[in-house]
Amino acid sequence: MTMIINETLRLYGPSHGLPRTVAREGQLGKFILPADIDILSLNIGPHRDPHLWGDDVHLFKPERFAEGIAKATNYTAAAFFPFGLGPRSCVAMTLATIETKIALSMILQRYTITISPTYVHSPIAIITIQPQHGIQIILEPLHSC
Ligand code: HEM
Repeated sequence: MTMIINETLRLYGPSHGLPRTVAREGQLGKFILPADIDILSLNIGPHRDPHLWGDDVHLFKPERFAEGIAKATNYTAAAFFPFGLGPRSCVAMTLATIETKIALSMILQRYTITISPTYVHSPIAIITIQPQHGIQIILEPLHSC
C-alpha cells in the first residue's frame, strides 16, 4: 500500500508546488535570484522527469517504489517531495500517510472498487491537484449483510 500511495503522490499529489519568497539575493543553479521575489517550485518537474524516472514516467507504476523512495529516485533527494522539503515540510506527513492506509484498508475490507466507465481522467490544479469532474467509482460489497 505504501508503494501505491507514493506513486499516487508522485503523479497526483495534492500539492503541486511550494511557494517561496527569496529573502536575499542568491544563486539557484544557473539563475541569479534577486531578493524579495516570489517563486513557485513546481514538483511536477522532478516528479515527471524521464531522466529521473525513466521513459515510463507518466505511467502509474507503484512497483517503482518496491525498494523504497531512495532507490526509486536513484538517491536524488529532491526528485520526490510531495510533502515538501526542508524545515517547513509537512508536519503531518506520517499522520496523513497512516490516515490514508486506515481509510483504504477499511474500504478494501468491505468493497471491491472499479472505476466507472463514465470517469474522465482530467486532473486540474485549483489550489490543490484534484479531479476536474470528480471520480466516479463502483463499489461492490465483498460480503452480503
Ligand atoms: C496527503 C496529504 C498531505 C500532503 C501531500 C501535504 C503536503 C504538504 C506540503 C507540500 C506542505 C508545504 C511544505 C513546504 O512548504 O515545504 C505542507 C505543509 C503543512 N502541512 Fe501538509 N500535507 C498533507 C496532509 C496534512 C495534514 C492531514 C495536516 C494536518 C493534520 C497537514 C499539516 C500541515 C502543516 C501544519 C503544514 C505547514 C508546516 C510548516 O509551515 O512548518 N498536512 N503539507
